[in-house]
Amino acid sequence: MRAEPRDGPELNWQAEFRDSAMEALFQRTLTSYHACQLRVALFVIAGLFLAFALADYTVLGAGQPFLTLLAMRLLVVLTCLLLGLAIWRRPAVAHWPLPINLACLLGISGLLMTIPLRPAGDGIHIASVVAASMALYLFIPNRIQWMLAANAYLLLGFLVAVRLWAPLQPGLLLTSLLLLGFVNLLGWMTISRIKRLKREQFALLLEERSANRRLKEEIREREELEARLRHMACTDGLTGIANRRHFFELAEQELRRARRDGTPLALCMVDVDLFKRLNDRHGHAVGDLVLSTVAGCCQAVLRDSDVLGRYGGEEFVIALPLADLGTAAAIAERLREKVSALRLPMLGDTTPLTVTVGISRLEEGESRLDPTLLRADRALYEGKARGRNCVVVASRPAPEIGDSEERPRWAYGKLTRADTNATTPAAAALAALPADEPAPGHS
Ligand SMILES: Nc1nc2c(ncn2[C@@H]2O[C@H](COP(=O)(O)OP(=O)(O)OP(=O)(O)O)[C@@H](O)[C@H]2O)c(=O)[nH]1
Repeated sequence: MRAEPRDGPELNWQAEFRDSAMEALFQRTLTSYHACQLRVALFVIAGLFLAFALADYTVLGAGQPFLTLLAMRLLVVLTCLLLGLAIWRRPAVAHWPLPINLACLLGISGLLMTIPLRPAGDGIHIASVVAASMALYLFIPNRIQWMLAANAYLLLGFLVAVRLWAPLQPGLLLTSLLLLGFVNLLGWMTISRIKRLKREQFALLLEERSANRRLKEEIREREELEARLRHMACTDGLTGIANRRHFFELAEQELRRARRDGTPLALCMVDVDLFKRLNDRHGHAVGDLVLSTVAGCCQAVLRDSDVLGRYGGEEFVIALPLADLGTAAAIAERLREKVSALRLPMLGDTTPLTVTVGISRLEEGESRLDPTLLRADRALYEGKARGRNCVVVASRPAPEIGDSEERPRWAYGKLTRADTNATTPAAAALAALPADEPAPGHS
C-alpha cells in the first residue's frame, strides 16, 4: 500500500528535519542569524545579571555574602561576554553545543547560587527561575534536547536550593512547581512551533528555488529548440547556406532597400556544369560534397552583406546589394575561376568541376525580383548553350514595342570563358556590358 503524501517536510520530535543533510543545510543558511541572536542574548543576559548586583547590595549591604554573590555574577557576566565575542569573531561557534551549554550551565548555577546567598521566602526566586526558563527556551538558539536538559537542571536545582536554604510553604511550593511545569510546557511548545514553522518555510523556499531552476532550464531548452528550428527553417541542410525561401526573404529586403535608396542590386544564378554526369560517375555522396564545396567557394568570394542561397539542385543564387553589373561580373568571374581551379581528389583528373553564372540587375521601375531573376536565369542558360564554364551578363530588357513576341526580348552579354578570345574572362565579361554600365567598383 502506498503511503499518502504528507504535507510539509518530515520533522522529528525536536522539530528538526529527519533528513540530516537538509538539517545541516538549514543550519548553515541560518548560521549568521543564530550567531547574531545568540550574541544579543548573551550581552543582554550579562547586562541583566550585573544589574541585579544593585538589588543584592540593597538587600545584603557590602558584606561577605554580597561580595561572593558579586564574584559569581562577574564570572557569569565574563563568560557571557567572552562567548559573545567569540561568536562575533566566528559565527559558526553559535552552533557548537559545548560553549553555549557551558554558558547556560554557568548562568543557571549563578542564578541558583542567589538562593542560599540571598535567602527569601517570598517567592522572588520563583520569578527569576520562570524568567530564566523562558529565556532558555526563547532567547538562546539551542537544540531542544539541550533546552530541556538545561531547564531540568534549573528546576531540580531550584527544588534542592529552596529545600535546603529557603523553604517554601507547601502551598507556595506546589504553586511554584505547577507554574514551572506550565512554563516548561509553554516554552517547549512555543519553541517547537517556531522551529517547525522556520523549517517549513525553508523547505518551501528550497522547493520554489528548484522549481525556478527547472523553469529556467526549460525556458533555455525551448529557446535553444526554437533557435534550432528557426535555423533549420532558413538553412539548406546540405550546404548550410540560406534555403530558397530564406534567400527570397533576404533578397526582397535588399530589393526594397535598393528601391528606397536608389542603389543598384545585382543577381547571379550559379549552376554547376554537367552535374548529372558527375553524380553518375562518382555517386550521389560525392555530388553532395561538390555542392557543399561550391557553396563554400561562393561564400569565400562574397561580402557579409551579400546574400547567398541554394536555389535548388545544383543551382545557387546570389543577391549583390550596391553592385552594378560590372562589379557583379567581376565577382562572378572570381567565383568561376575559384571553382575551376579546385582539384578535388575524389573527382580525379577526368571530371573537371566548373560553374556557369548568369547575371542581371534590378532595372528601374521593377518592384519584384522575378523579372531580374528570369533575366539572370536566361543568361545562365545562354552560357550553358555556349559551352559552360563562363559568366554571362544579361543586358537591359529591350523596351516593349508592339510585336514584342517577334523581337528578341533579351540581349545577352558576350560569352565570357577562359577559352574565348578575350585576354581574361573578366575582361570579356566587362566587354559584354551595356555601354552605360559603369566599370566594377568593388572587389
Ligand atoms: N548529389 C546531389 N545531386 C543533386 C542534388 N540535387 C540535384 N541533384 C542532381 O543534379 C543533377 C542536375 O542535372 P541537370 O539538371 O541535368 O544539369 P547538369 O547535369 O548539371 O547539366 P548542365 O546544367 O546542363 O551543366 C541531377 O542529376 C540531380 O539528380 C543534390 O542535393 N545532391
